[in-house]
Amino acid sequence: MNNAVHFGAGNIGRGFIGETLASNGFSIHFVDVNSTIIDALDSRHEYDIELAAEGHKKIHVENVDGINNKDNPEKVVEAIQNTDMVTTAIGPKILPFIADLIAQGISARKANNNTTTLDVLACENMIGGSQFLKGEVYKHLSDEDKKFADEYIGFPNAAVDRIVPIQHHEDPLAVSVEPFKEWVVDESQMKHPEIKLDSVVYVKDLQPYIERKLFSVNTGHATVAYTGEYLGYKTIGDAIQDDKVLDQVKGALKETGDLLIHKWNFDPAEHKAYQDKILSRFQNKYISDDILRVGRTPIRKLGYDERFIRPIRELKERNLDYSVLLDTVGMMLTFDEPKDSESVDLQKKLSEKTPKEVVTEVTGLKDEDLINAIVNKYEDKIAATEK
Ligand SMILES: NC(=O)C1=CN([C@@H]2O[C@H](COP(=O)(O)OP(=O)(O)OC[C@H]3O[C@@H](n4cnc5c(N)ncnc54)[C@H](O)[C@@H]3O)[C@@H](O)[C@H]2O)C=CC1
Ligand SMILES: O=P(O)(O)OC[C@H]1O[C@](O)(CO)[C@@H](O)[C@@H]1O
Repeated sequence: MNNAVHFGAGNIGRGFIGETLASNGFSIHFVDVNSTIIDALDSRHEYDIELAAEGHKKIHVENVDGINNKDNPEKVVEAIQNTDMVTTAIGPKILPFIADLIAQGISARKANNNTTTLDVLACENMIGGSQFLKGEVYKHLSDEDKKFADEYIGFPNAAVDRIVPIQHHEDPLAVSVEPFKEWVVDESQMKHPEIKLDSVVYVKDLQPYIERKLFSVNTGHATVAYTGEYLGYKTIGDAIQDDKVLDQVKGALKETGDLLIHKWNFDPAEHKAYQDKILSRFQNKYISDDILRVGRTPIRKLGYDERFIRPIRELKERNLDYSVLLDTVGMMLTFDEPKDSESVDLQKKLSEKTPKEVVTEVTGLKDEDLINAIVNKYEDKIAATEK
């Protein structure tokens, strides 16, 4: 039986990565700092996933255990020393904090002459996630260990798509997920291509897939969240029933669709079907998803290469329309959720500095016209709420 070490036993970790690894015959060491989840995994060695659809089909996952990396970092290193695959679903901002442990695991493989090749896959909503993690891991490796890693350890980028909302069950391991799932891996960056997972798609170039996913599912979902919050809704399900929200998300998807078709030659009819499927996923009546979750970490999502600013930049370069995306960014800047520390930070910045300073800082943009256009949108949105 193959084994995987998976960092992040949260929603996507248990609800997607765990399911896929287990159905491919892997045993899984889940690594997390949440002691409730880790203790439950380590005592029960199994959990159930429920599909959020008619029939509520159950999927049973077994051969799992849990390691708390805060309490037992040495166990994580030992697990990596002997594992066949490492995966993460922990959040882009957390990757730097687990890099040291992965580095120690790689050093231990070298010290033990374990020259079996290994792939480390970051399954996060970000472009180039595994390669970013590689950069963080390499900060902790000696020159000798870097040479070893260059030869034996791969960091193939990946895109994962399944909506897994925040869970509210008595059982801390239970997880309800939408039926749709898509996991795509960049085959050209793998060091151990002999291990291929059924139901995972391996491609020679991930870039079109990750951009299609991030600028459709994630831009779209975030548009529902920020428009919905601006109009006073609390859940994605309630927000998307409002035609103003539905029109906004359709408009945003039309713009990112134009970019994707122009840039990557996606077939327009197929892309329209892909978008329609996404809209129906947002409307899944069996899922209750909080706007707070989907809109979380707005500063990260306002980033230069993230789901709004990158398509806006690239549409502008191509003289294509980006007005709905720009309008959404205006609402995004008003996102005020006391439970989200980045939202609090964003609102604090906006109260202490000029909007132009904040927009320049958080988006990383240098294009003055674009910065001014975003500031104008934000000021329009604020003025409209004050009327
Ligand atoms: N939930 C979803 O629908 C999807 C999420 N993703 C991505 O998956 C990643 C995880 O998202 P979710 O599962 O929703 O979040 P989550 O919050 O449910 O899970 C993250 C887990 O990481 C753990 N964690 C945090 N800091 C840690 C540390 N230093 N060491 C070990 N564990 C740590 C948390 O305790 C938590 O269990 C994110 O990058 C997200 O963008 C991607 C596709 C879908
Ligand atoms: O905020 P993050 O970490 O990008 O993750 C939330 C996103 O994950 C998803 O649930 C699936 O990609 C999206 O629907 C949502 O936009």
